[in-house]
Amino acid sequence: MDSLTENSDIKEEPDVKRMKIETPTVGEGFTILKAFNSVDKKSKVKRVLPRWLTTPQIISVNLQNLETKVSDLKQLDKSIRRLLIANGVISLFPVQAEVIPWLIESNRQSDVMFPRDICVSAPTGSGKTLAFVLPVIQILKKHKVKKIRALVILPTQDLARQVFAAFKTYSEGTTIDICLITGQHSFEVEQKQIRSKNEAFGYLTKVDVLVCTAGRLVDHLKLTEGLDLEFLEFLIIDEADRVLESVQNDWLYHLEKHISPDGSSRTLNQFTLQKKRPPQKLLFSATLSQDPEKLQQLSLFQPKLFTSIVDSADDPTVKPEEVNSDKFIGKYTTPNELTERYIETSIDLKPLVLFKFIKQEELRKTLVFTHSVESAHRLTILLKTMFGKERVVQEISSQLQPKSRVALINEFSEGTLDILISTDSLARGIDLPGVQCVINYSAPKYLKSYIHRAGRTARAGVQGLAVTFLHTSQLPKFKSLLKQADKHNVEEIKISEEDLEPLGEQYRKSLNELKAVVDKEEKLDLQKIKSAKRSKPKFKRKKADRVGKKAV
Ligand SMILES: Nc1ncnc2c1ncn2[C@@H]1O[C@H](COP(=O)(O)OP(=O)(O)OP(=O)(O)O)[C@@H](O)[C@H]1O
Repeated sequence: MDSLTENSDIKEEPDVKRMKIETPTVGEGFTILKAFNSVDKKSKVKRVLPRWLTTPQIISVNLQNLETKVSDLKQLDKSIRRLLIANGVISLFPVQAEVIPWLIESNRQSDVMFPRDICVSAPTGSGKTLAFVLPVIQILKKHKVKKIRALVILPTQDLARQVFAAFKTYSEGTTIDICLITGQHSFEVEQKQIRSKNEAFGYLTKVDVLVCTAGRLVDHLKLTEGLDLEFLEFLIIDEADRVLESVQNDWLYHLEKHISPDGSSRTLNQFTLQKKRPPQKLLFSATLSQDPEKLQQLSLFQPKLFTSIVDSADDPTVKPEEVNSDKFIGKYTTPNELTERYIETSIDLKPLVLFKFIKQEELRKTLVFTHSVESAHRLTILLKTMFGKERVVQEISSQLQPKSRVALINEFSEGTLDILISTDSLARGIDLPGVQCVINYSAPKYLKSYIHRAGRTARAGVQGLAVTFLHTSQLPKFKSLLKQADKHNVEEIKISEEDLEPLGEQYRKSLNELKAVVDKEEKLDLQKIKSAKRSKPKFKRKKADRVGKKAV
């Protein structure tokens, strides 16, 4: 569970209650062995972490001086290198330079030993997607027979679509087929995309890579006859901490049951060694849980951790064993290019302060996060009224149809939309190019939400600004939140009441307009409820008739 103290289980002392214990009275000359006095002795209990967690492969967060040129990375096939360059990727980002060769090499040796599972924790926008897309494509290219060999699980439809697009781009010129199953199409359509039925051979798989959301995957695991995961080589979980938190349809249980009905992939022994190798698990996130208990549910095989560290001087000669694990266990890193600020404001003036801030900073591509759909809706109406034609403002939430969400995301990415007001549904993983500023209009409750929201800007080595709006009472909590990420110097941007004074009249008018719109919407909603109620008695009568007949 996310919480302000979400990492406390990793490094904090246990909650030893201060108990006052009477010293037993004994005759002189006797020493009491292990006399218990918890008031005096409160020893620190330091958790012993498994070695793989304390000796990670360290990933630099420096996206400015890139050392690995795509053209020099001989482990990658020429065709993929060509595609990268054609798509503007000239050098590899650090996470790619570390993970791609390692995965390719571990696969090369997979006949001799099962490849190790990996956990990758690197900042938002640091290029984690290509770190798994490219090696998976390269490794799967060799197969002639169509089988599902890679399963990629993501927390949302939008993210699944994005990863699907990356697989499509980099599988160009190969025979690899990729399928997206998120519930955006009907169940039958998705079933037909996954497999076909042949009179002579039964079900035949039509795809190599299945990109899906956890919930939709379970539906298919339960209902799609012929969905065959026997040949799975990769199980990739992107935004892994989020996916693992999701209990959606008990996805992990169903998946494990499907991959190995007898549970044999859980442990490695003589019996399992004779069997096909279990899929290699690749976990990615900017806020990956490094809590062994949480990761244990995945039964990782000899896992290896790739992680960035906080406060790193980015010294390439630094050895993993020399880095204090406090620098990465339970810590999340953010991009070097991210500038963070906060603005203190009263609740009443918050929308006006937002308006003023956007104007004074001449912000365009700006993403504003609110805590609820309703708040996003009202803020959108208000800003639309205040900005008029000066800025194009729109709202987005998980309540919209996928098509409308796609359209809004595209418009914002292309720059035809200036301000997009969103709930947390857009906080994770979504790659919106060139977001100038992220505004936490509602303060995020958890460090993870803060990191992911802020991470929609300052991506791929480009500068970005994240500003959090706070009421005075929220300030201490926000500062302690930032402390968890070793952020001690986030500065304030001051907007004084004098600055706001000239906008007062316009603000009052806009608030009145907002009230009129909201009243109108509420009336419409009420009418809808009333007409729904009016049509209800028909059903009731029918039911009553039935009951009556039954009684007779
Ligand atoms: N080597 C590279 N050179 C230039 N751009 C790159 C490179 N690798 C990735 N990118 C671009 O960087 C952006 C961020 O990449 P990506 O979405 O994979 O980040 P991420 O680490 O998965 O972020 P998040 O944690 O927010 O999901 C994308 O637009 C991607 O196309």
